[in-house]
Amino acid sequence: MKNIDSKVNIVPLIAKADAISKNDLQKFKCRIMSELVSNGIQIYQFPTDDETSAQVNSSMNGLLPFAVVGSMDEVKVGKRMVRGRQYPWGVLQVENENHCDFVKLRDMLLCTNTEDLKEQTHTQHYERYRCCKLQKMGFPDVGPDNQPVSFQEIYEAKRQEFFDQCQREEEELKQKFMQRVKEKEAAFKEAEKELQDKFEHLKRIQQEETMKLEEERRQLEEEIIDFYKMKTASGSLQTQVCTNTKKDKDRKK
Ligand SMILES: Nc1nc2c(ncn2[C@@H]2O[C@H](COP(=O)(O)OP(=O)(O)OP(=O)(O)O)[C@@H](O)[C@H]2O)c(=O)[nH]1
Repeated sequence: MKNIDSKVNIVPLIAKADAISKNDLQKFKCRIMSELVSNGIQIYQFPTDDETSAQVNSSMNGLLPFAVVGSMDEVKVGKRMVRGRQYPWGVLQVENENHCDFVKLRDMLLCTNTEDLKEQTHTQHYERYRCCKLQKMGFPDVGPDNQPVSFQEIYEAKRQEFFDQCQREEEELKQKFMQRVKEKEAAFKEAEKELQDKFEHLKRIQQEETMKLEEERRQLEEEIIDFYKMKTASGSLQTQVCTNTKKDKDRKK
């Protein structure tokens, strides 16, 4: 109840009022009202500021909470069919004001105070909800000096603030983006330089290897030429030796 008393009009009721004796009912009503007061629960009070309904409403306020009896059945009383509850000891008539407060409740809600209930809902509950919502959104009804403030002015100020914030965030994002681009560019340049150095290094090694191989080839070619020279010399020496040997043999003969 505490959670809803600022949102709706609360009209307290005692249901199944036929299950309690008249004396106990009065005590029960008093206990409920004192508990509502001690718990700080705001219930709907029938208005007493309108002359036409002041008297009836103030007496109805004294009857709260209304004790009602409900029934889905129609029971015969005399020649009439009435809504009520049939007991072995008699009939409880829902719409009999001596039996329960149902008629009073119905009249209070649907006839006498319908407009006031609507007005209370609008001026108290809806207004509280509206103020609360607007305050949460940053639109107070009054300024720090307790003077009413223009909704339009606050709206414009908020709009401008929001626009400025968007601009700031956009600028921050741009800066961040530029920074990231610069960082990436530097990283790419660094990687490119590393690759270039590696390439140069490999190229140097390859040139050195080529030069080494060239040297070895040149040496081999020289060796081959020397070899052929030696071979030719040894061939002519051998021929010389053979000729001399034959001459010696011929002389001996
Ligand atoms: N003695 C007595 N019994 C009642 C009264 N009103 C309802 N009952 C009985 O209580 C039971 C529940 O009644 P419902 O009308 O279904 O009550 P409800 O509050 O709609 O209950 P839910 O549908 O469970 O929310 C039924 O057996 C009714 O006959 C009453 O005023 N006096």
